[in-house]
Amino acid sequence: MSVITVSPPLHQLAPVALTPRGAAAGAAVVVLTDPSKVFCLCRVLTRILTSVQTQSSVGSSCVRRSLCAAAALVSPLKRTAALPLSYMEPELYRAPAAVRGMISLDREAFAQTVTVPALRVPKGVLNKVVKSLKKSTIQRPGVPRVLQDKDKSSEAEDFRLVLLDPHRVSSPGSFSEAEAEALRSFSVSEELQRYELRLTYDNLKTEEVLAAVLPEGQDVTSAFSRVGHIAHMNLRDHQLPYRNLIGQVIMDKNPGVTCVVNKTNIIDSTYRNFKMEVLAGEENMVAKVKENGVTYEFDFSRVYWNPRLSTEHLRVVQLIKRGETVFDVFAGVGPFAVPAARGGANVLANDLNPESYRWLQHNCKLNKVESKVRTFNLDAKTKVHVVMNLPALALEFLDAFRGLLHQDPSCDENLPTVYCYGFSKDDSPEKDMVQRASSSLGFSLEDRCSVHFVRNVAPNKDMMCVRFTLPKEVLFCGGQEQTEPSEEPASKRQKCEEPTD
Ligand SMILES: C[S@@+](CC[C@H](N)C(=O)[O-])C[C@H]1O[C@@H](n2cnc3c(N)ncnc32)[C@H](O)[C@@H]1O
Repeated sequence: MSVITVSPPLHQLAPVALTPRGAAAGAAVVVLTDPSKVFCLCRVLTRILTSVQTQSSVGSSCVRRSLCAAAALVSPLKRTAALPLSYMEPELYRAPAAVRGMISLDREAFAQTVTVPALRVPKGVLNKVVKSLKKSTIQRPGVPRVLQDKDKSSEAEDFRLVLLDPHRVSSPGSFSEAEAEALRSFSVSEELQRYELRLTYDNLKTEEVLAAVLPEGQDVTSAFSRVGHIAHMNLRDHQLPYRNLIGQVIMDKNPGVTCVVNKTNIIDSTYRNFKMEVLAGEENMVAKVKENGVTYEFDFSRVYWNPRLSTEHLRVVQLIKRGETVFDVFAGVGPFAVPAARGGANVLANDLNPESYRWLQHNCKLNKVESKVRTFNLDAKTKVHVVMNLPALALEFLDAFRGLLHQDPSCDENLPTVYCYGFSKDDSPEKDMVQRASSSLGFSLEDRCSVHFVRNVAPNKDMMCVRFTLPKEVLFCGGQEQTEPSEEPASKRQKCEEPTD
């Protein structure tokens, strides 16, 4: 029977190790009588080491030493360990400490030499070995997995070094059964070599560079939205002193990004565009993007564009059939209007922002749909004026208005379909949307609409779309089924009016 005795029990090691006074961890003693369990145990210890390193740097070195010692006791039992456990140091890829606090990017300062494990593999079986070990070979941006042996002997010519991931392989015992079996079948020695690897700025990932530079323990989120050649960030206050460096790193690590911008204030509440600051790269804000196969161009600093809405644009456009008519009253630069027209719809597209209007027209031309889209630069909530300058006959035309807004059409066939978007912070956003739309229309949409979740824009804040056929009672002013005017508490109304991307 297999017996594993661990003192303290393994599941208690991590919490103990995380106490600031790491000494509390004491020694980890591992007594093992079944060699087949060694491999699992090594894995567990590696994970604990990583967790110790990630979650607490205070007092963890003593804990780490204890655990290393425990793992070192374990690993030789299976196969001969050629490398000390220090290869499992999770901080192996950490940039040199001197870069902490750097404001202006000095790429040279990130260079360092680290020792990684490697296997000497005969050239003849190289490809097969690399394939069999793909989970254990080194995975670093810009670092080759296979290298020439630095040894100048004539025999060395017949071998190559396969670099291994030091976080996975610390001794021959770290190989899985399948990997070990593959090595045996190709007659490759499991003995590990030490390889001195020169790591530079180019071999580090964005988060690794930023974690090394920004004050320890602070969030280094490097998320951005991509709009053509522009990377659009939303930096936190603590990141602002490093903003130019962050911009430069984002540009270096993301091919095709030639400009990095940061939102500098809250979104403009009418035109929904942001003021932004260029952090790195060119000042060119005119972006060219492709969304669902359609190309758009626009000045990103002066119009609204959100790459996260591509699925929603596609969803709605797919509901519109050839020959149907679309009124896109808040059209922006055309992500509903242009593809709808390309699909054969007749489109009337409007936007209040003169810049959006200009790019909307540009995009219609760019996509050769200018004859299918009539564009307007109006306030969507405009009052309608009908001018009838035909003095000889105009008065006789007035009968056209009779019953226009009172006639009750016999069928609902030609009533418009409305897609109305809203933000909701309610526990039941679907219900909230129906209530607010009903209240605004003065007509209950209960059981007469569908509500679609578009995306989560902030914790506890969803973007929703309510879709309904405009009731004839509303359109034709019958008003039989009026709802009470909204008496929602002011706080609830306000919640949904906050500007959000
Ligand atoms: C959230 S954006 C949506 C743009 C586009 N439909 C899209 O999906 O990307 C809303 C648009 O409404 C426009 N807008 C704001 N108030 C308006 C109004 N009163 N009349 C017409 N357009 C308006 C803004 O300029 C902006 O382009």
